[in-house]
Amino acid sequence: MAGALQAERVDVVQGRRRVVQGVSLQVAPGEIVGLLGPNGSGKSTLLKAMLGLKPAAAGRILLDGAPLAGMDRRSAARRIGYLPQDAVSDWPLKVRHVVSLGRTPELSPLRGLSAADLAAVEGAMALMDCSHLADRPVTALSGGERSRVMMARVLAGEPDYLLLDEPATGLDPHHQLRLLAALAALARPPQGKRRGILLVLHDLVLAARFCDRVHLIAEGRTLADGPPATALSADSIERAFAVRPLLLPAGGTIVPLAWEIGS
Ligand SMILES: Nc1ncnc2c1ncn2[C@@H]1O[C@H](COP(=O)(O)OP(=O)(O)OP(=O)(O)O)[C@@H](O)[C@H]1O
Repeated sequence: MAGALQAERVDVVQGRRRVVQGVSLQVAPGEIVGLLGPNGSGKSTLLKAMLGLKPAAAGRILLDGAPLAGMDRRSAARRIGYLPQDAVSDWPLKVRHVVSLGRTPELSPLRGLSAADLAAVEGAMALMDCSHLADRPVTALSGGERSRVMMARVLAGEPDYLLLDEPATGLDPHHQLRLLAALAALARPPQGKRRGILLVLHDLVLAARFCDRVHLIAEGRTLADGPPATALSADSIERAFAVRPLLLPAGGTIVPLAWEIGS
């Protein structure tokens, strides 16, 4: 499909195990797709396959209809931004420097930061609420602050597609909402380029509220794919996670209050 990043019937093998099996998934510009599933279900492995960081043992990855495998790594990296799970920087670099590294695929080795690079870096820091941290060493930040900096680094690259592995984990409720609202604005800006966002989330309520589609996997296989209202039914949640929602009637509707252990 032109204008999408797609996994087509993808298998990935880790050691001797097929940890992703026959998964087909796509994200198009303008969409936020949530990849959900229990621990060890293959979410991170699938993201890595969609970036070309892990080979697909079967199936293929297509970027705008062309196989990713045949593409130059640098141009693919320019188009697909990636936030790994537990992204960290071990060097005591200043926050602004770390975020500017997100422009790396745009920079030639001999060129400094252009006005456009600087604007992208400052814009990304503002979106992730880390402008006030710009001159601090990244190693001296709290866990949530560091996560926001690593997210800003991805945004600074202005990629067409963003693959984000648990970007909301470790953020306080304010910054979780701010992150998801920023992603929604990046996916569908009032004007300018639309972006496709695929993100791993463990928070079902955030997924239901912000994702256009949810792809639910368990043991490496697809359980559901569709709008949150159908993909996150109480039945599919129980099948995937073995929990049931505790429902609370509120203002004429019913909202999940908490989860209890299911079968
Ligand atoms: N390098 C590796 N070598 C062997 N097995 C691996 C490797 N990396 C991951 N696995 C296994 O592959 C399976 C899928 O792992 P993956 O990291 O994709 O899960 P996940 O859905 O992202 O989990 P989580 O929610 O805990 O982050 C797990 O059973 C894991 O133990």
